Amino acid sequence: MNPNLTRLRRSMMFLNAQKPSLIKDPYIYKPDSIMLDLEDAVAENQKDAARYSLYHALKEIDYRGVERVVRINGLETPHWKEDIRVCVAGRCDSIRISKTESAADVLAVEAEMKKAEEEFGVEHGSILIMAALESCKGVMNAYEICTASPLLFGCALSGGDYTKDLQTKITGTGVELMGARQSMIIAARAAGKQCFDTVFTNLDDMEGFRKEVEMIKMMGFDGKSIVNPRQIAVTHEVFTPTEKEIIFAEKVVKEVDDKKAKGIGVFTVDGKMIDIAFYPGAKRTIEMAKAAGVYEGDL
Ligand SMILES: CC(=O)SCCNC(=O)CCNC(=O)[C@H](O)C(C)(C)COP(=O)(O)OP(=O)(O)OC[C@H]1O[C@@H](n2cnc3c(N)ncnc32)[C@H](O)[C@@H]1OP(=O)(O)O
Ligand SMILES: O=C([O-])CC(=O)C(=O)O
Ligand SMILES: [Mg+2]
Repeated sequence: MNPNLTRLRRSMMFLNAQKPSLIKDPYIYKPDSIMLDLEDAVAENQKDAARYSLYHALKEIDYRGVERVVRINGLETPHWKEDIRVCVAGRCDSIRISKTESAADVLAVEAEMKKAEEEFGVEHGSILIMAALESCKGVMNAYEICTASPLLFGCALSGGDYTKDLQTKITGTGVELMGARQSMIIAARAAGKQCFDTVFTNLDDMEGFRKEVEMIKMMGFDGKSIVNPRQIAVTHEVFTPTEKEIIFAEKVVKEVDDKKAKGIGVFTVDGKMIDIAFYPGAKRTIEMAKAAGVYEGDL
């Protein structure tokens, strides 16, 4: 299994694949993933230039462990097949399909990846896929999209295009995105996949940004698409377990193991009732803390 399928992706930062000032060293900000964009950040008459710049960035820059996702143009455009060839030739880590509407879209991308992998001698399975859902149809088909391919690690809501399709707009209240967020996280979890929230474009409203990140964390999301380095610290703070949470999770894991051996099913930890149902959540907190580099215990 490709270990990247389940890697930590709290922050996934977009940047224009054509802009040298952005692609040369984004790893200094330490996002979990960068998303080199060939789609909407690149003007229609600059697609070739962006692919050329992307290829050289992938080949020559050491991104120091930051995941290199490339957002390709949608399947309704003339660009996506050539985008995939460049992604594979440059050996990116993952491909983000924009405007995904169905399982067939994912399978079409995978088939095109296979062709390019044969052409460039790249092992099938080494490059993963994620799907951006940007329309009502895409959101309605979230489960079939999430289960379309074993190479697909998750889906992401793309709120700008989605709200256009819904015939509303981003209001800042979250009301217009509520249904999509809820149905996507349920679909992704039912499929055993990760789920990511859409960008927050008002760079000066850090309080609003924090509130949104806190809300999507509570809903169960794994992370958020972001557009600027100043959004990274808050995202990581919210998505990294606190010391208090880690200590409690450790106690739960150890106590459940200990009590199970003694034949005890229900007991208390720090005044809270605990039984086996709390075990997976506590384990997940420890795994998240390990992946985020903040775990110092012995589990
Ligand atoms: C709806 C959608 O489709 S979203 C996806 C497509 N959109 C994008 O890709 C946009 C990504 N973001 C950006 O291009 C920029 O952040 C902008 C245009 C929004 C704002 O740019 P700026 O006003 O220059 O931002 P800011 O002043 O905060 O930049 C500070 C530093 O961070 C760098 N930076 C800003 N955004 C990014 C980014 N996304 N990735 C890497 N570095 C970045 C700047 O180059 C600058 O570096 P410097 O200090 O060495 O000069
Ligand atoms: O994926 C995102 O969040 C950005 C995007 O394309 C959209 O909002 O339409
Ligand atoms: Mg979009």
